Amino acid sequence: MSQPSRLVIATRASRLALWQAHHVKAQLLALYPDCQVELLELTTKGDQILDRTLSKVGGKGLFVKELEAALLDGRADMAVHSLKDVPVELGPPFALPIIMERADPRDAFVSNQFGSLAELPEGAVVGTSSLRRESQIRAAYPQLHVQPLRGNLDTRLSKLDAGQYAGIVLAAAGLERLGLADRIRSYLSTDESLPSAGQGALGIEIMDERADLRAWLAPLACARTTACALAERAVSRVLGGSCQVPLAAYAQADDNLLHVQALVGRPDGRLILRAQQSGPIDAAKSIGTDVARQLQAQGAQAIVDALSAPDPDQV
Ligand SMILES: NCc1[nH]cc(CCC(=O)O)c1CC(=O)O
Repeated sequence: MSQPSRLVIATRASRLALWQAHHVKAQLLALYPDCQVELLELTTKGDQILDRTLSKVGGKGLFVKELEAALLDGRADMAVHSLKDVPVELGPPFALPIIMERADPRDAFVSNQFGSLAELPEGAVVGTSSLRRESQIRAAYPQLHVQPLRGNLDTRLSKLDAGQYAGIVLAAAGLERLGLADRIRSYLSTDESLPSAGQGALGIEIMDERADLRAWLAPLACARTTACALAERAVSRVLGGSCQVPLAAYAQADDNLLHVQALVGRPDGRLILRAQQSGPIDAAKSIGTDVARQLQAQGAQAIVDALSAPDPDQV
């Protein structure tokens, strides 16, 4: 196999995205020490919109489009993404051939006064940026006030420190990557807050036609995480919808057995539909599809469709 001489990684310019791109760069350099690996930093629409909740601005792949433009015109060979931010519709001319080993998929609780959601007094304000977390927190802790929290990880922590929230909930993996794990007071179990599809994993996007890159990048893939991601993303694909929908999908692989759990909730947390199924790991996609169908049989599609209807407020 030929060796790459130069590879360009397109990345968002946020601290988390840069960490992730550097992580891939380090792995590529370990494999191909003579290769020149460069980062191309881009600002995406998702990074520019900080004053409204992400779900309101809507549109899938807010963080992905500018990176894809760089792949299309050849400025970059690959784009590194947090898998959970990558739309399930991704397809030709693009491809997502590499899913890397997953970090901690759980959500984490951060607070300066309290150790966990359960310790919060009645009426305390909890900040979170996702309807998935909001729905599950409201269902388990109806006495708390859940409020939107936007911005990159550093911004969210500074809003907590400014006293606007008693506690906030965000992805453990992001905090760990930024060296902020010491701010985590407790982890939400996956039963308490089922993670979103792909949470904690990184995906590498390329142009579908780049067979050379597929071969070079293959050693970076994690087979187990890839199976989990296939199942989780199948759930999202069947149910459709946007990031305005409280939808969670989480798979665990145990030897050759895959266990898939998913839920669809109402944002107010008054209704949460759940489904789960296990099966052989090589049937990942069909297990995910079955779990989504079970949710549909309980009426989940009506919730998804109602929340995904065009919002006249949307820009
Ligand atoms: N949507 C933003 C985003 N995308 C990826 C992560 C964290 C890392 C990961 O889950 O892979 C985060 C932050 C968060 O949700 O708190």
